[in-house]
Amino acid sequence: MFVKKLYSLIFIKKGNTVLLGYKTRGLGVGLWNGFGGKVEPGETLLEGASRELKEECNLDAKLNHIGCVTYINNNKNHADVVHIFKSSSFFGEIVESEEMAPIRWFRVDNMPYEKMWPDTSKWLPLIHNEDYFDVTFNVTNEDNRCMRLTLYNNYDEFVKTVTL
Ligand SMILES: Nc1nc2c([nH]c(=O)n2[C@H]2C[C@H](O)[C@@H](COP(=O)(O)OP(=O)(O)OP(=O)(O)O)O2)c(=O)[nH]1
Repeated sequence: MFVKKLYSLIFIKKGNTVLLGYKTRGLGVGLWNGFGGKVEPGETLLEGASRELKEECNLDAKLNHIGCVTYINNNKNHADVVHIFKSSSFFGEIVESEEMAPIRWFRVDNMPYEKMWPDTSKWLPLIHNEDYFDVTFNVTNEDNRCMRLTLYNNYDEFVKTVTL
């Protein structure tokens, strides 16, 4: 059986900067990333994303679901499916958390890609466009990671495909 694990990942934007946190524990420890985590049973993707954003940096935001990045591992019959949200409309005071500290604004042209998850540089720039994106990596062979990218200009088509 093929098992999918769902995650949210949120990027808050202000002008030409993006808010990132430094992960202090668990998956991706020691890397900069947006905020997010596992979608819990009974939660919608949006509810999970809003909860993680609040837990990890104390912000509330009007979130737009704009992308989906899937990491398929055929050897383990497993896929991590990471749903990407963005927002330029956020409220509250940024507060560091046990899981994300420090938290910093990074200029769009100076993102710390070498200290982020591998492959992030291939899709993160897409958050600045108006299209919706669906990216799949096959991570079965670490030395042969291939990528398939589909862009949508229609939200309904995008969301239907990525939530199948
Ligand atoms: N699993 C996985 N997550 C990834 C990848 N790339 C990437 O940016 N992420 C993101 C998705 C999530 O926002 C985050 C991992 O979630 P997490 O393990 O911290 O989830 P959580 O907060 O629910 O965890 P915890 O409280 O139980 O420790 O990293 C990847 O390749 N695999």
